[in-house]
Amino acid sequence: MQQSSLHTFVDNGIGYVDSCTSWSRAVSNASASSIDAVDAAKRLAAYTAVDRHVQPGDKIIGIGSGSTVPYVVERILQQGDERNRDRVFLPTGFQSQQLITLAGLRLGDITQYPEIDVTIDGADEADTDLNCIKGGGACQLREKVLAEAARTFIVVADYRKNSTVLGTNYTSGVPIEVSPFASTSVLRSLRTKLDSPNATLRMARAKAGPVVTDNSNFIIDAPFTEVALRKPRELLASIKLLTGVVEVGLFCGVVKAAYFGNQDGSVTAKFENGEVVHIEEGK
Ligand SMILES: O=C(CO)[C@H](O)[C@H](O)COP(=O)(O)O
Repeated sequence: MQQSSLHTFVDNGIGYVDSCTSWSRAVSNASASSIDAVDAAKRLAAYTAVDRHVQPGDKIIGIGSGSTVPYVVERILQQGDERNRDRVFLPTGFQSQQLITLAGLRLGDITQYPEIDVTIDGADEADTDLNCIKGGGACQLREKVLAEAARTFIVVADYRKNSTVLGTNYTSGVPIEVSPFASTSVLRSLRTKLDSPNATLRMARAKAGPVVTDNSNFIIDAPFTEVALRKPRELLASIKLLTGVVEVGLFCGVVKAAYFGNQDGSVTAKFENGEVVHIEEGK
């Protein structure tokens, strides 16, 4: 499997699977694309995490969303048909579902499999304590459900996401999924009560109007001060209390380990106990 094919195939919107689209034909159609430094770092993080956390006994696997998780699926595919034949893969949204389907892996649903062995997902940023901002791709509701349902939840990302304090590198604000009916009142509360004066409704690019999530909701991006982001649990709780908020893109106390691919070919692994391990290239 050409590693770029999975990305190209899904990202270019040609990933819609109909009954006659065969995986091999789709892959051959997808043009090979060069892997730049950031993509190489994503692949490194994903491969390292899969090698360490997707074991033969892991049969129910949650697949996150975004541009790093295609490398997770690629690495799982490389474990071979024999290993993957009796596994079930749970998606965190339409893109994630496409990834699983296009890879020829068995799709499952959280209602059938409420207990997951391991979920691997990307992140927009992670701090020293493995608190994460997620929702850059507007999938945080289903992502958090599968993260919390997993025995082990692992984050994979490139070096740009590895921060000490949230908001350092990811400055678009905390993604907040809201009921469309309540979006104006949530915006007003964020701006006037929670000190996020620049909170904005996320507008779509290739569609008139706001982004609509897989759950038919809207997304508000709410920037907060460093002081607030140094206490992400408290911030999460205060946002969740606003009427009309569906889910907040702050993941606190749920990440077991995070793997960050670096530009020099190494990987930085951070663990929930505070340990940080530097994994040299090829180790
Ligand atoms: O939370 C997410 C989507 O809602 C993604 O996992 C997050 O945005 C990271 O994406 P990428 O791997 O493309 O950097």
